[in-house]
Amino acid sequence: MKWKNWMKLYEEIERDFKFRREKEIESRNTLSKILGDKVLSIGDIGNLIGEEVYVVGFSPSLENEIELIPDRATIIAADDAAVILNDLGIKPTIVMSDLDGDIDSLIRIKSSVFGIHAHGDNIPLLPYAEFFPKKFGTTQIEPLENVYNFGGFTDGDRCVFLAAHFDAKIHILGFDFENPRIKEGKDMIRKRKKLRWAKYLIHYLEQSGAKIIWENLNSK
Ligand SMILES: Nc1ncnc2c1ncn2[C@@H]1O[C@H](COP(=O)(O)OP(=O)(O)OP(=O)(O)O)[C@@H](O)[C@H]1O
Ligand SMILES: Nc1nc2c(c(=O)[nH]1)N=C(CO)CN2
Ligand SMILES: [Mg+2]
Repeated sequence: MKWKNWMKLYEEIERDFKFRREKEIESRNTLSKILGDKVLSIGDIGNLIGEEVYVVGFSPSLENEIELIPDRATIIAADDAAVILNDLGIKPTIVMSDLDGDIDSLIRIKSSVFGIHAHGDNIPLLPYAEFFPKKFGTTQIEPLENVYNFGGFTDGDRCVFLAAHFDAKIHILGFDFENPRIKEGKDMIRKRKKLRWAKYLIHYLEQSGAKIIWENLNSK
């Protein structure tokens, strides 16, 4: 999605969560300085994605759905879903992360490209970006030369927006909008609210013509 179209959706999210635009700008600019010119180009990312991808979210039932991923699939994983895959010997092609997960385990996944997201509430985590050898930046506001905006809000729906930007056919698994899997220190009510947005955004993309295949129909 073009970032100007995304901004209409983002302004609703921003109002809903009372995010402050100044913090978003500070975060995006901080990430941009950390990344410098050590980022993949948008063309490189498109080549990695190709025509068909498997987007993998971090639902509680993820472990039971992994068998749905064929061998040699191109995989875009949402944050700690990548750790679960990697522990099983499955290498994600791209990982979308706001760096709020199991950083030590993520850093060990050397073969993946990391799409590192800057937002108003993860500024102290952004220096970890240095530890990922293959990466690019993302923002939810106006993009910069090295910090892109393909649309999307949570790590999971940002994976889907990324693939849809390149018009790929998108298989979705490891998503469950009703049963949050929450990491230590996170607030359940806020997580549920984020998952409601993730559901809305993915359905919005689907209704706009994105080629989406729900591998676990219960999750839809
Ligand atoms: N049931 C689920 N529980 C948790 N995440 C899910 C679920 N189903 C799908 N997902 C996707 O997996 C992603 C996992 O990423 P992560 O746990 O880092 O969350 P996040 O986007 O950083 O939000 P938060 O600030 O709540 O941690 C989520 O962004 C979400 O889109
Ligand atoms: N400002 C702000 N932006 C976000 C936040 C958050 O907690 N705060 N969480 C997200 C989930 O990946 C995505 N974007
Ligand atoms: Mg995250």
